Amino acid sequence: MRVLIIGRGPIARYVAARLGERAETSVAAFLVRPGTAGEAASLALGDVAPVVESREAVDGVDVVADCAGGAGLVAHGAGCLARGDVVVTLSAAALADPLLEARLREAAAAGGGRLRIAAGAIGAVDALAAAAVGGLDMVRYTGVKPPAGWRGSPAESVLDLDRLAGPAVHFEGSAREAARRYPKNANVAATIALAGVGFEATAVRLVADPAATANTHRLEAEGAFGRLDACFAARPLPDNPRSSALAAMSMVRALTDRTAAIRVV
Ligand SMILES: NC(=O)C1=CN([C@@H]2O[C@H](COP(=O)(O)OP(=O)(O)OC[C@H]3O[C@@H](n4cnc5c(N)ncnc54)[C@H](OP(=O)(O)O)[C@@H]3O)[C@@H](O)[C@H]2O)C=CC1
Ligand SMILES: O=C([O-])CC(=O)C(=O)O
Repeated sequence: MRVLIIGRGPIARYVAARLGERAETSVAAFLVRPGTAGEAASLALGDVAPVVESREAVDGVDVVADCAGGAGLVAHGAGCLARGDVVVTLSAAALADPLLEARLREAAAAGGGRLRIAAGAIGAVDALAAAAVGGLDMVRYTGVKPPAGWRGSPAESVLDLDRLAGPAVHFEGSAREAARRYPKNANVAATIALAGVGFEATAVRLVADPAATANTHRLEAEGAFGRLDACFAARPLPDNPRSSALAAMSMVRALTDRTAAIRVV
């Protein structure tokens, strides 16, 4: 299976390394932003895969792995879907934009491509999606990070992050509003929304906690199936404290699952 990887950041590098360890998978190329190919190529020391600036530059791609954040999906998602590619993405938050979602749906309908959202930094979304079949009454996501994890976000205008005495909520609202206001921290909330009851009905609470030692993602749901309460204490990727290692691992799993004879869905 030849994988075209969009991006050349920490998650892309992790995914490429794991794919390179398996005989049945390889990286077809890294797709980077126009004008950054030279720099990206120098970062790719030791890689056997070329660095390209357009999808058209690579033949024989079995699946596209979008590891570039929302900008990568905006730039390449519709084009790949329109030519029939299967695209696996971690950029769920980008789908909170109804215009982008419509563009991706139209491209998939026209070209036969398919967009698949990897579970990312959270799990139990398979159970949530199954529970949605029977009907869900409540879905709530609570994201807790140490104060440093919220720097550069709207939390800074709500809280004094340097002087917190205890856990403090700085956002409560829908997953759509969370994605709009916290685009760099809303992929998990958006993934839950897409698996369960959608962007408007998914309740999101974001918390800064000076005692927190990890980023914690909690998913709660109630419905005809019963009750779900799952909590993930995420360890970051060594070369990007903002991204959970599980997100990169889940991309590898989503890709390698495609060729498995037997797999858990
Ligand atoms: N679903 C989930 O649970 C999670 C999702 N994520 C998502 O994964 C993304 C990647 O994370 P990570 O690797 O750690 O870090 P970065 O966000 O730092 O890496 C992004 C990479 O994508 C590249 N890039 C940006 N825009 C484009 C574009 N238009 N075309 C091609 N490449 C592009 C950047 O290159 P350059 O800037 O040099 O051009 C960089 O190499 C995050 O942005 C986030 O959206 C992360 C964690 C959890
Ligand atoms: O990796 C994480 O901790 C989660 C994350 O960035 C996001 O939800 O966008």
